[in-house]
Amino acid sequence: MAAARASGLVVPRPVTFVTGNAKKLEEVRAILGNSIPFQSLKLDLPELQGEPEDISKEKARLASVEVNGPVLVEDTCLCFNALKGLPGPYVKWFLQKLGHEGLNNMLMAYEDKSAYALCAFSFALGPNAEPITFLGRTPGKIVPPRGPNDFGWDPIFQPDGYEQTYAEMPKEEKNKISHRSKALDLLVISTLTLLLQTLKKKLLTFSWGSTEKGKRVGFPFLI
Ligand SMILES: O=P(O)(O)OP(=O)(O)OP(=O)(O)OC[C@H]1O[C@@H](n2cnc3c(O)ncnc32)[C@H](O)[C@@H]1O
Ligand SMILES: [Mg+2]
Repeated sequence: MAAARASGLVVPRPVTFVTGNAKKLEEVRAILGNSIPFQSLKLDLPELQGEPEDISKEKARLASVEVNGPVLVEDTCLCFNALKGLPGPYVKWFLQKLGHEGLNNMLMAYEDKSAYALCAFSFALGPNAEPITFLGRTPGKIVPPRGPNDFGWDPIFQPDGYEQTYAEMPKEEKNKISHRSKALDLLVISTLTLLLQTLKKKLLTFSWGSTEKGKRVGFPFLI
């Protein structure tokens, strides 16, 4: 990521994506390609309890203190509508203790099996900067496990409009529609916007700098 928030600052150091999850990192690399350069750091940070956005922001604050520089972190939730959004950010622990079958059993008493996958990326410029968050959400339903069991709850989540679970889909297909790719799309758009703003500011300065007898010259169409 090359630009930071409204200040129009250019990030002086590469952004570090802090995660303890190798599969997340693999997907983020596949989705971002070369669009935003970043390095990664394997660190399982303590996570606050609460709403997904707050958990993600707090994670970014902790990560930027650890790294002492610009960081990107991500928190993923699996939210059951019948349970008013739970297990949500706590899905990691539910999955570890109950497995795919247990997660299905939690919905046994309900007709409504609908759910959504939610991803919250937070970017912080440094230890003292307020993190900015980007949310991506994909609706679907909870089903008995189908497909390879190599990433979290992928085998039990079937996105709306698809006959396959996340686990059964080719990776490229999941990465086109996933909660993660939607959040990263917003992050890329926001970064590009900030880059353009920075560029515009520079052109404005150049334009003012090249005034002649009070007349502004330069690139008015870009200002
Ligand atoms: O270090 P961090 O980035 O926090 O990695 P983590 O594995 O602890 O991840 P979370 O705290 O976000 O917990 C989310 C849980 O959901 C799982 N998960 C995350 N993204 C997923 C995806 O796209 N498909 C299936 N499971 C996913 C992940 O393996 C965890 O069990
Ligand atoms: Mg975690």
